[in-house]
Amino acid sequence: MKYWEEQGKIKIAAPAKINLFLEILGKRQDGYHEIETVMQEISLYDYIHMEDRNEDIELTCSNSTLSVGEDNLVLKAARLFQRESGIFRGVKIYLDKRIPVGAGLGGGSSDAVATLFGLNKLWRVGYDDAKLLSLAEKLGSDTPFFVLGNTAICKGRGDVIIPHNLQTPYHYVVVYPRFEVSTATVYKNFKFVLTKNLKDVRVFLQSLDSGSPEKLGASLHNRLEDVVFRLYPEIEKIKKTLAKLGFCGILLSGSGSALYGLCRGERDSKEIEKKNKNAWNW
Ligand SMILES: C[C@](O)(CO)[C@H](O)COP(=O)(O)OP(=O)(O)OC[C@H]1O[C@@H](n2ccc(N)nc2=O)[C@H](O)[C@@H]1O
Ligand SMILES: Nc1ncnc2c1ncn2[C@@H]1O[C@H](COP(=O)(O)OP(=O)(O)OP(=O)(O)O)[C@@H](O)[C@H]1O
Repeated sequence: MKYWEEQGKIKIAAPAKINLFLEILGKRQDGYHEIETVMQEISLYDYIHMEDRNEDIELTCSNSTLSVGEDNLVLKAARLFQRESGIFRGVKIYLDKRIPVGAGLGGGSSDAVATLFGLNKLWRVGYDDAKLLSLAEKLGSDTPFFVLGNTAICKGRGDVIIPHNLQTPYHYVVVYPRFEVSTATVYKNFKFVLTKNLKDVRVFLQSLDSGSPEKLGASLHNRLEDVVFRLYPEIEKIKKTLAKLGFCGILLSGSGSALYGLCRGERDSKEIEKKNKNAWNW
């Protein structure tokens, strides 16, 4: 993670992710779904400002609709880090929230990992990535991905991370419909059918590695799209409108609500964004 440090203070950039591929392989005994997904870190960030102090942990946030109580993943992560390290110092945390909430962009998970990362530096604990991964696992299914970020194939409930070296960067425009989708509700409504033609992540990776946005666009896949479109027809309508803008591919990220369009290049992405920014309320 990118960070900036000065005397007793640290600022961490917590990136969002999108899912380029998501297949569901079955339902597990523990209630979670066995998945195979390819996650990509994107250049959209929350910023976490921390200041070391003696008193307790204090959290404030730029987004007044987000709880700053014990249910905030930043606080959960900070308490976990205190317990694990045995360092019960305080810290003043300000969360500059820029990643849309409940969008399938992993904002909360990324904030949680950024908090572990920040306290590890601030309190000079020296945990390595493997240790941070074991802590991240306790905070969610998407959280382990953010310890290493970049591009990765994630298996299990999403917590088994295989880093993937991506040679060519791609450019995306992310669209947020201005409402949240609950991940738990989406998985609860998903009906696993064994006979379904499961997509193979290895075939997908060939398209990803081709460097061709057209090839990648044709291979983007998210098994949760159908159920999310059924629950929120508005999101499918947005996808249909986006289909007229010349993207190489459009997909729902994770459990939604955000969609993203894959562009031919950076200039294309900037143009599409500029032309359409004020066209809709999303
Ligand atoms: C949709 C994705 O964002 C794709 O990256 C993730 O699979 C979701 O990861 P997450 O938000 O970190 O999920 P968690 O906070 O661990 O779980 C939220 C809810 O989703 C369900 N859940 C989550 C992950 C998974 N592989 N199977 C599930 O069924 C769990 O039952 C839980 O009730
Ligand atoms: N720091 C945080 N940022 C965002 N949401 C948080 C945070 N802490 C707790 N939450 C709770 O988590 C819920 C999901 O938020 P988040 O933005 O992480 O969803 P998401 O991007 O769909 O997650 P994922 O893709 O990991 O399923 C929110 O409804 C919110 O109440």
